[in-house]
Amino acid sequence: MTNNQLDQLRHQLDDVNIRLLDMINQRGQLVKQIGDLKKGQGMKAFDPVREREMLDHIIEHHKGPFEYATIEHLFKEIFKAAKELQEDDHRKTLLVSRKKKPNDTVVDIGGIEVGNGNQQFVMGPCSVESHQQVDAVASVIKQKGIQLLRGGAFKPRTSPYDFQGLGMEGLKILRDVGDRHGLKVVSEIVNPRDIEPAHEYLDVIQIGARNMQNFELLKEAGKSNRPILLKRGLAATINEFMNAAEYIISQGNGQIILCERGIRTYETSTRNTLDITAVPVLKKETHLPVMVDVTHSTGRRDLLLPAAKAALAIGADGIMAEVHPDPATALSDSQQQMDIDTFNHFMDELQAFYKMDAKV
Ligand SMILES: O=C(O)C(=O)C[C@]1(C(=O)O)C=C[C@@H](O)C=C1
Repeated sequence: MTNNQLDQLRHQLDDVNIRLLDMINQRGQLVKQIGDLKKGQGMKAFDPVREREMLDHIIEHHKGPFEYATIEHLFKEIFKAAKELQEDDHRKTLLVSRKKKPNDTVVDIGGIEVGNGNQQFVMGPCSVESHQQVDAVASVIKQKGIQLLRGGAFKPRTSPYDFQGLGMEGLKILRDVGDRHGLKVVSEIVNPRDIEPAHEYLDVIQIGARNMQNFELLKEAGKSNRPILLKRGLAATINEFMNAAEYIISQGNGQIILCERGIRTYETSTRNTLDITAVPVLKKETHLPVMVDVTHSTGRRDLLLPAAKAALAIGADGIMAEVHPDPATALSDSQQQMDIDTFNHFMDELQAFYKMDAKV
């Protein structure tokens, strides 16, 4: 074969490549239209029966020189790309997605920013038990430069016989103590009708793991002008988590902090399994700040520090952990809360580890 012949054949191949490219993109356009129609009808992108029918149809027309298995493999790749195109289009439409808003959302809690590159800490007792108890914790966290105080007043407990929290009275205590120490306060609301009254007491409304798919609560939170701290559900996928946040943002409230708090797996050595890579995945897929709750994910005091270090190292915007003046007598989660000494050690280690300049 002369060089001239080679050039000619390569030239023909270039033409075929461009025609193939056109055809693949034409196919892509059709697939997008089909995807929109299917989405409108609530149908899934993946349709294995349709794929089988297409492969059968293709084999009828196949003349070689490729082996049929090769052709089948190539078409399966094309179908896979088509599904990704359909799903990608769907993800693009989510308001929480980074595709929709490429720059980071910084959540503003009365002048305290979450997601601006400085790590924030949300610390406090599992449950608000008394004014004195919350006050004892608030003064030590304040000394460490922490600005956000947490405490549960409405407690969704596994057993109905366990302490259910002080309700609105608990929120009042939290507000009062927060004001005394100049701390912003975060607490969970479990009932949609409590969101509005909670505005009087809370700087951040938390939606807990068990309520991540309580859609009426999410919609109500979306109408609030308070930032929302949304925890990942016990067995929620990242996609479900993102869609829960979408319920909030779609009602107009984009001030959302996502919180990874461990998921349920077969592993029993920790209370839940901390899905540490959820942090970079969520930060890649969404524009929202991401925190890690080291208390509920590990359920073990001895693991709080390494889990927090891992969270900061992997890019979390903040850490949530529980502190109680006397964990042994705590009305909830006594096994996992830090006492004051442990908390002081925890913060010293973390600040040294990350050389953070926590603001006082
Ligand atoms: O025909 C459909 O329902 C499509 O969504 C198109 C298509 C394709 O690429 O041909 C894409 C994904 C499905 O798994 C099956 C087929």
